[in-house]
Amino acid sequence: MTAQLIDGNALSKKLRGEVAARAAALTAKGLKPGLAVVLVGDNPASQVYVRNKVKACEEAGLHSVLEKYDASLTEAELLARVEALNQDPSIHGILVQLPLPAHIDAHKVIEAIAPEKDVDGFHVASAGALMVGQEGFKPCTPYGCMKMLEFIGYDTRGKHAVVIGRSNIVGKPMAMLLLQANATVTVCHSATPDLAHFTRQADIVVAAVGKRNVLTADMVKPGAVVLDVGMNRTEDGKLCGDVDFAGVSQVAGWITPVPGGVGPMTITMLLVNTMESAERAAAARG
Ligand SMILES: Nc1nc(=O)c2c([nH]1)NC[C@@H]1CN(c3ccc(C(=O)N[C@@H](CCC(=O)O)C(=O)O)cc3)C=[N+]21
Repeated sequence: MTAQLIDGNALSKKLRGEVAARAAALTAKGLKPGLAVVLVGDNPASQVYVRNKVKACEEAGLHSVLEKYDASLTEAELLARVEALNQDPSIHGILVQLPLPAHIDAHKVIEAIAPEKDVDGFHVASAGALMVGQEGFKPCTPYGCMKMLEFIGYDTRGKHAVVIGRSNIVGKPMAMLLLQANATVTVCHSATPDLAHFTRQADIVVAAVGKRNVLTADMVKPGAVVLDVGMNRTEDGKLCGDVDFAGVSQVAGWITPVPGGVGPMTITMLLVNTMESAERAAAARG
């Protein structure tokens, strides 16, 4: 292994400590930051993630509410719950866990969240703000990736970043954040004919596909920074990313592990966004 590890747990610990201090200060002023997590159905992975989010809130001194609903919940009922949370002054962040059951239009639900409480950064208003450089919530996973680059003191200006994946929640916002940070950005995806042609030129590679071994050692420029957003399971149930970690860590300069890399940072940035939202609410209250 030649690459240095970017430890998402260690960075999370530091950043969550900062959130805890801000939360304590705001709570002392009579406003406790609050996050509502809404889970519909019994997707086992979602159950674990949602529990981790609630636990992280508690540890940082944030108020959290977990609303769990049966998979039979109707779209109208869910929209009514979102509206109630929009109106609830004790709630500063609303997260509706994805995926939602097929009979519910996820877009419609996300657009129902008040943009000032959209701590996931999934609302079109948040996406639009990011696109034009206005204030808004950044999606937690790409935001966490940027924090990891900052943590290792990496200057993105003029660097070539290759993002693999073009989802609305990772690939596209990741490209926007890197662009904002003055990188030259290439977005590759399933219709890119020769992925390695692009990744071999990259100073930074972000793998966000959701498939194992998308990035192997022969595809990486020596010394590159590799951020692995993938969350996949092996046949024996082990968690692994999109990157062939054993191989790529022989070539890269920096690499994030899975688990213990981008995953915990996603939760950390959710806390940061919720904290930010509560501070804005406090400022507006005067
Ligand atoms: N509205 C919404 N917002 C989300 O942010 C959201 C979502 N829906 N749906 C599902 C995905 C997935 N996601 C993860 C967050 C943290 C870890 C995480 O902490 N992973 C640990 C390991 C956890 C384990 O062992 O399973 C790690 O990488 O070290 C994983 C996955 C957020 N998501």
